[in-house]
Amino acid sequence: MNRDDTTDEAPDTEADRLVGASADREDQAVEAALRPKDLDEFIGQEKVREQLDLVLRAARARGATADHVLLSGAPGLGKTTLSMIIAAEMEAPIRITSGPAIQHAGDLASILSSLQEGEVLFLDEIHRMSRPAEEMLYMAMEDFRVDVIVGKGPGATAIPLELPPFTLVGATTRAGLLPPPLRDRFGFTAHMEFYEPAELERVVHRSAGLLDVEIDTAGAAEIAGRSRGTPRIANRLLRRVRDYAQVKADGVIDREIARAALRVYEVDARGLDRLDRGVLEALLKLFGGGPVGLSTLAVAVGEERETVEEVAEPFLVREGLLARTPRGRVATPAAWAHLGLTAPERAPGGFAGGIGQQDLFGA
Ligand SMILES: Nc1ncnc2c1ncn2[C@@H]1O[C@H](COP(=O)(O)OP(=O)(O)OP(=O)(O)O)[C@@H](O)[C@H]1O
Ligand SMILES: [Mg+2]
Repeated sequence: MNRDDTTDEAPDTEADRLVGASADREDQAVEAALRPKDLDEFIGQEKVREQLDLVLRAARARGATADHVLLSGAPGLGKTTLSMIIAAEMEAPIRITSGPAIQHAGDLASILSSLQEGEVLFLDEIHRMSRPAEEMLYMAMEDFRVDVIVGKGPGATAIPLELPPFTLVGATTRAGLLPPPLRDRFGFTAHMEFYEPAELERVVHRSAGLLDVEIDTAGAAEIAGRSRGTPRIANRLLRRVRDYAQVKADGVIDREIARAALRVYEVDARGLDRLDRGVLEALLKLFGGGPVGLSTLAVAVGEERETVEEVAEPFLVREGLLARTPRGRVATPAAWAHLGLTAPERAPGGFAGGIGQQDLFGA
């Protein structure tokens, strides 16, 4: 693994997962075509939509540039999409850059000084910007002004530069990492939540329409239920199920086809993949449901500690299947139920005997 220690990306295996939330190459290639273009087309996130609609409408009515907006939420929930929608709703051009791309304050100064009046500046992964750039951004956001430093050492001078009013749209998967002075300079913060299955069902239907794929309600529901609350995953599973439907059937997706396809890809009825189930199975079958230490669990699964902790566990915890306790990892009753196993009579630390393996794929 080749990771520098400033990165907060998940380990490598996340990128290869069918149910991983980060964008892979194929996602990047097709996502532009699937992005909703305005607020009405944007599915779910009712609160965010309502609030953003007010912010943008009011700015338009005043003929003003919209306030700075911070979008926070897990990967694949629609932050980039919303930033483009903000620009479209304001009928403004959009400039796209990201925290890691701005390492020097000078990089930021040159972007800021070339903005047009009213332009939207989308700063993705804003929590990964360098400190000097961040400080320049404070002033730019507040006073639409930057000080460009010319020269070095005692002879350095600050040349003030006026900026046209612009709207900064920052996106972060880690709102907690933003320094409070930066957070405070946003007029509006949108917290994106995971989507409900019914909302993802609409996402699947919409995308199927755009991709010219025929799908029925039950087929869409089946995909939605396995998409981990994340539109990007829903769209990816839809593409894989489409492949299956084309090769093995007449191209039409119904419940049976969706189930059979996702069985091939080992994504079960709750959206767990092989890695997730491996972790749960080890915890239940080898350690009686825990508590067991992370390192021991990782060895039992044959994975790196980080992979178990950062790639598998977050979703298992979110789903209420696994708990992290001071004494170690513990399976919840829902985990036993999901794998169709019976929890042992509790002699603490005792080992479980599995009874009957349930069909997880529901086919
Ligand atoms: N509310 C939505 N309605 C319909 N489709 C959506 C919605 N939100 C996201 N999508 C789809 O999911 C895909 C991923 O969304 P997007 O790229 O905006 O996520 P993101 O939050 O920026 O992710 P990352 O954190 O990885 O940058 C988009 O291509 C879009 O098609
Ligand atoms: Mg994005």
